[in-house]
Amino acid sequence: MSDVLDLTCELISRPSVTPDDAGCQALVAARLARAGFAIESMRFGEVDNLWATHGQGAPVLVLLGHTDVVPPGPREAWTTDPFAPEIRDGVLYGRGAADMKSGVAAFVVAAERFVAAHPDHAGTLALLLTSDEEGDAIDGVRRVARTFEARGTRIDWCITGEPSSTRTLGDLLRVGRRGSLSATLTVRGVQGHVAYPDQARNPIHLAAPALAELVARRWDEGFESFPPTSLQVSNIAAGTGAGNVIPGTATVQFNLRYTPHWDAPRLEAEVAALLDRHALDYAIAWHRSGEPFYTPEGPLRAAAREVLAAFAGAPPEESTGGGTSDARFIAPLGAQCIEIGPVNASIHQVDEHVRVEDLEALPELFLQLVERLLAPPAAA
Ligand SMILES: N[C@@H](CCC[C@H](NC(=O)CCC(=O)O)C(=O)O)C(=O)O
Ligand SMILES: [Zn+2]
Ligand SMILES: [Zn+2]
Repeated sequence: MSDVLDLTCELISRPSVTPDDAGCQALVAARLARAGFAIESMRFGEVDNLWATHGQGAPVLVLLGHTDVVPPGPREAWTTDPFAPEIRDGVLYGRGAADMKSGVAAFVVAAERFVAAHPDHAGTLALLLTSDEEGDAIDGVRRVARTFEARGTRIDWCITGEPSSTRTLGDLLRVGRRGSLSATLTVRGVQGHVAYPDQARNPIHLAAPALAELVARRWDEGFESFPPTSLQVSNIAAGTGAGNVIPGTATVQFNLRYTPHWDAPRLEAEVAALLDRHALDYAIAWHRSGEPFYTPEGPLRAAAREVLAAFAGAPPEESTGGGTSDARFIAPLGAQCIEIGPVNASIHQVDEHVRVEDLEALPELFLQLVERLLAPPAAA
């Protein structure tokens, strides 16, 4: 078994369902300490975060990842135990195989090889891992970034190892992410008998036209490579349990994915103005997941494009699509952020998997990128 395959299997066999790290970071920390990294464990609440650094000063290059995984769901839905990694026909199966224990293992192997080959490299190579990416994302990288800000820790470049490829390893380079803003809207009406609607106020009927306007709205036309801003309703709940009762309240959840044309306060104000126009009696609670971020052309993006093109045989698509990532907390520190990782087709699914061939290529891909940034030929 190769080093990266072995480490990925070790990580998968630790059932680190968010926010439980289940010993993954201790395993990584022990290896990196042996390789000469300085280790700092940052536990906030029930979340483990690991900050490991080698070298000093600028530029600071961070490899960012998470050790937590989403719950596997019913065991019987899986072909084999999600926490007992198994290889079948050249494919490694297990929860976290793609998202993102393979990325974490590849970071570790690449970092070990890099410092062994370039002990006096330029600047600082750092690994930042959290066990709170899949969950609330409060005591993970969000909190670590606040600590860095207070301490004056600078970050120049950040590579997130999230599964980003679509069909073949390296076919997509993430150069930013949309913002994410969630709302829980409670519309108040008056409960009553469905046969006497004049004595009630139906909150579902009151909310429906406002929701129709919200989802139909063209918020913008997109921005550079960002898809247009969109609003999706994810849940509508009302009802007393009886079919002949108009409920007193209706609760609606929705989420906005938005371009850099917007920020959370302006979106919140727009939504409130629309709800007010519909004269709704409502309460709304917002959750600001993260503002959009974007890395324009520069040394990091150029280096990544060249390395990926060599691996995939063609230049990667450069995209800001998909969900958000923990880089949303690192970008505001002034860092350039990109994301590279294995094929994401099975993430969060039953029988999550990664091709062993891709996994074994990943450390070399990260190593080449780190070498270009911290040990270019002239400085090597
Ligand atoms: N629950 C957290 C963070 C949610 C982050 C999540 N990210 C992904 O699903 C990544 C998928 C991809 O790579 O495209 C999301 O975007 O919802 C919170 O609410 O802060
Ligand atoms: Zn992930
Ligand atoms: Zn995920």
